[in-house]
Order: sequence, then C-alpha cells, then structure tokens
Amino acid sequence: MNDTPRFRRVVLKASGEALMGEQGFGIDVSVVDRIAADIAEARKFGVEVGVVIGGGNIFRGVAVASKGGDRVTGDHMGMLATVINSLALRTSLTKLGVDAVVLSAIAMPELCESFSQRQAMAYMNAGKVVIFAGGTGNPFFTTDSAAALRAAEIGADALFKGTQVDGVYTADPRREPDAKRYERVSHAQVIRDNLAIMDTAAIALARENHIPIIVFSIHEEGGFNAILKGGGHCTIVADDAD
Ligand SMILES: Nc1ncnc2c1ncn2[C@@H]1O[C@H](COP(=O)(O)OP(=O)(O)OP(=O)(O)O)[C@@H](O)[C@H]1O
Ligand SMILES: O=c1ccn([C@@H]2O[C@H](COP(=O)(O)O)[C@@H](O)[C@H]2O)c(=O)[nH]1
Repeated sequence: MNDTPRFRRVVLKASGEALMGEQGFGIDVSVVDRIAADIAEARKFGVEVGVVIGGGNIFRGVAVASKGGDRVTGDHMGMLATVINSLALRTSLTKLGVDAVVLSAIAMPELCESFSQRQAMAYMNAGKVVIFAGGTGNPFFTTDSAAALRAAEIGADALFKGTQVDGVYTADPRREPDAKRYERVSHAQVIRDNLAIMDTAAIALARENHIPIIVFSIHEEGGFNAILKGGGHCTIVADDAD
C-alpha cells in the first residue's frame, strides 16, 4: 500500500442502482452513508474527488420508450433522478463534515448551483467534493458519458466506475457466470469486443482524453480507497493495455 495516492484528482461514477440496497426502488440511506464515508476517507488521503451518480434506482428514460412513451421526456425524468441522488449524497457527506457541493447540468437554482467548468474547477481546487448532477443535461446520454465528460473537463487523472460487478469481464458476469475478469484491458478492446460495462460514448471520450477507467464493485466497503492506495480489486481500462 502506498503512502501517497495513486491519483491526485478523480471522478467517481457511483451506480444509481446500487443506492436502492435491498429495496426494489429508491434510496437506502445506509448505502449512501457508506459511499459518503469512502469519499470522506479519500479526501483525508488527499485525493480530490468529483462524483457522478446514476439514476437507475429511480428512473431510466428507456423504461418510458419501451412502453411507447416519449424518450426525451423519459430522459428528462432520468436526469432529475440523478439530482435526487446527488442531493442525498451531499446530505450524507455534510453529516460527515465533508464540504460538498452539487452542480447541476440543468438549472434549478432553488435546489443547487448550475454546472460550469470554471466553477467546478474553483471548487475542486478549494478541496470541496463536487457532485455533478443532471447527467450531461441532454437526452440520449447516460451518466457514464456525463462522468467521462466531467472527468475530461476537470482534468481528472482517472475515472472510477463503482458498479454492481468487480471489473470488466469477457461477457456480462451477471448473465454468464463463466465469464473471465480482465486485470487490464484497453479502451479499444472494450469498444471492439462490445464489453458492455459502460456505453461506447463514455469509453471513447475517456480514450481520446487518455483517462484510465477503474472498474470496481461499489458494494465492497473500502474498495475505492484500497485502489487509491495502490491495491484493491478492479479492472484497469487503459491505453497502455493495447
Ligand atoms: N463485459 C462486461 N463486464 C462487466 N459487466 C458487464 C459487462 N457487460 C455488461 N455488464 C453489466 O454492466 C453493468 C453495469 O451497467 P450500468 O452502468 O448500467 O449499471 P450501474 O453501474 O449500476 O449504473 P447506473 O445504475 O448508475 O446506471 C454491470 O452490473 C454488469 O452486469
Ligand atoms: O446525460 C444524461 C444522463 C442521464 N440521462 C437519463 O437519466 C437516466 C439515468 O442515468 P443512468 O446513467 O442510466 O443511471 C438515463 O437512463 C437517461 O434516461 C440522460 O438522458 N442524459
């Protein structure tokens, strides 16, 4: 384990679906508190942290489209779901004494500040945890793409994808139990082999900006910090794995 962090500035993409815990829907506050505690520890270790949370625990636009509804409205609902999750995380971080701010891609000044790259940089440089809400602000995208976009905008050294599985596999391990996990894999191979851990737009954006993606289980307590300290259990998606 290292005394100095492996990365100086990171974006953590936290699974929205994970926030519902054992419930079928919504937010289990104990899960949000646990993720907040991991972020607090990373800050104590000296890592600057930006966060994007998904909305899968509340709403995904495709759910509307699949029932014949309007996809764009569905996506608007999904983006609002990410704002709800972001406010929940800010609450948990504040309880722990961590200075955190929510910047939304969709203006809702009564609830939180609006995103601008300049303001995000100012807050990151001041040591605040910046929670990027509202996805990209555009329909037909996902919070994975938002996370890659914000990582590029704030000059992050890595994008951490905290998800339901502990890495990138040869196939979806939740469907194919015999799938093999990669220790390292290139962005190009993830795209070429259609390894659907993230959407292609997100992988391509990270690749163009030379941002490694660290895929790990958001359910593993302390997993985020173990990786920041040089150990941990994850798959590293990086150019040098080509
Ligand atoms: N090749 C693969 N390797 C690993 N996981 C894969 C692969 N292909 C598909 N998956 C699936 O992708 C899922 C991650 O997808 P997704 O980003 O939609 O979920 P999430 O992290 O829970 O995000 P959110 O709920 O915020 O949308 C994993 O839980 C896994 O089941
Ligand atoms: O830039 C974005 C980000 C998200 N959405 C919508 O929100 C939901 C929830 O996000 P997940 O990444 O699936 O957790 C997503 O399904 C979209 O409907 C969006 O439109 N634009």
